[in-house]
Amino acid sequence: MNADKNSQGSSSTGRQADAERPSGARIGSAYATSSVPNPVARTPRPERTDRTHRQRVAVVIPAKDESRRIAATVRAAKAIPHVDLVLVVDDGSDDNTQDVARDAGAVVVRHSHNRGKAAAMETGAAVVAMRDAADRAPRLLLFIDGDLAETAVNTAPLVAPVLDGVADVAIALLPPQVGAGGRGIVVGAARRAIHSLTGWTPTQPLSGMRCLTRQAFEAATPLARGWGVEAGMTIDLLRQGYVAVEVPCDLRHRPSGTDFRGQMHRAAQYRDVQLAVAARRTKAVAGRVSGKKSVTR
Ligand SMILES: O=c1ccn([C@@H]2O[C@H](COP(=O)(O)OP(=O)(O)O[C@H]3O[C@H](CO)[C@@H](O)[C@H](O)[C@H]3O)[C@@H](O)[C@H]2O)c(=O)[nH]1
Ligand SMILES: O=C(O)[C@H](O)COP(=O)(O)O
Repeated sequence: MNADKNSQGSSSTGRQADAERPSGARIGSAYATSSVPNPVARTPRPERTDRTHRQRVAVVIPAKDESRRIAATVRAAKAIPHVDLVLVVDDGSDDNTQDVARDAGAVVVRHSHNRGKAAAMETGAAVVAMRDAADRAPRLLLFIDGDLAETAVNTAPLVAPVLDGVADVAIALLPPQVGAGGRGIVVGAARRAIHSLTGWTPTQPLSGMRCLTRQAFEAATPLARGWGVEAGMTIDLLRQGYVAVEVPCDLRHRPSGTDFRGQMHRAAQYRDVQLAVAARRTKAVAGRVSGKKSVTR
């Protein structure tokens, strides 16, 4: 994620972002949800089945080679209100991410080889489900990156809109990041694709800091692979009538620069977003065709 991506609306306040969206509803007076109207939702917003006042939150941290920052991230995540489980999914790291995370107080599971961020998220959600109590509402899932360090605690504002039922998924809007080298190409492509398939224009379509209900998470599975996960999830949820909201969070992470490594990373992001979108376009077309057939029958 980079300053350019972040600045496209998110250096703006939530209120400015809201003003850019004709179809946005407001939460209080601050920021926009995807809900009103949702032009392509095939069903009304699914009813929440899990709300209780005492609902807990699991933080899930997909992490590949994050040994330098993961301890601070874990400790900060543990300080978020309502959180009673911090789970690190070590996605086949070559460094000692798993040991550092465990020492910092996380529950840690590990992929024996690298499987990509989306797979780490699925593993994390499965492990949380195993630890959810049968007699309590399933935990909300708060996905955050491993490189947020101390600022991870500032994902706390993502919980309230979901806990309160205002949205099914709350997505962090980051401030501009020092050292970021993106040119908005992947971000712009993802934003336009999400808009064309859902009618909603997210400010930061690649933002992976997201809190969502178990019900919404299940509705978004199987997740799009790798770096396509955020765009795929947003499209899948909105098309099913779930409601998203972007919430400003004061986060700092390790942005991709302009070096070769940064450009290769962007190429992989672009590829994965395009694959996720293409699959969803195909599904949307197939849905329209089968819908027409059933009307003419
Ligand atoms: O194979 C991998 C690679 C990365 N990660 C972890 O995934 C997170 C995000 O990776 P990062 O290298 O920080 O990528 P960025 O490009 O900085 O990430 C931005 O863009 C991604 C989408 O392309 C989103 O998933 C992120 O949330 C968003 O911060 C970090 O915790 C990584 O350790 C894995 O779990 N497996
Ligand atoms: O650095 C970033 O923000 C991402 O890698 C996306 O790149 P982009 O800004 O070129 O879309």
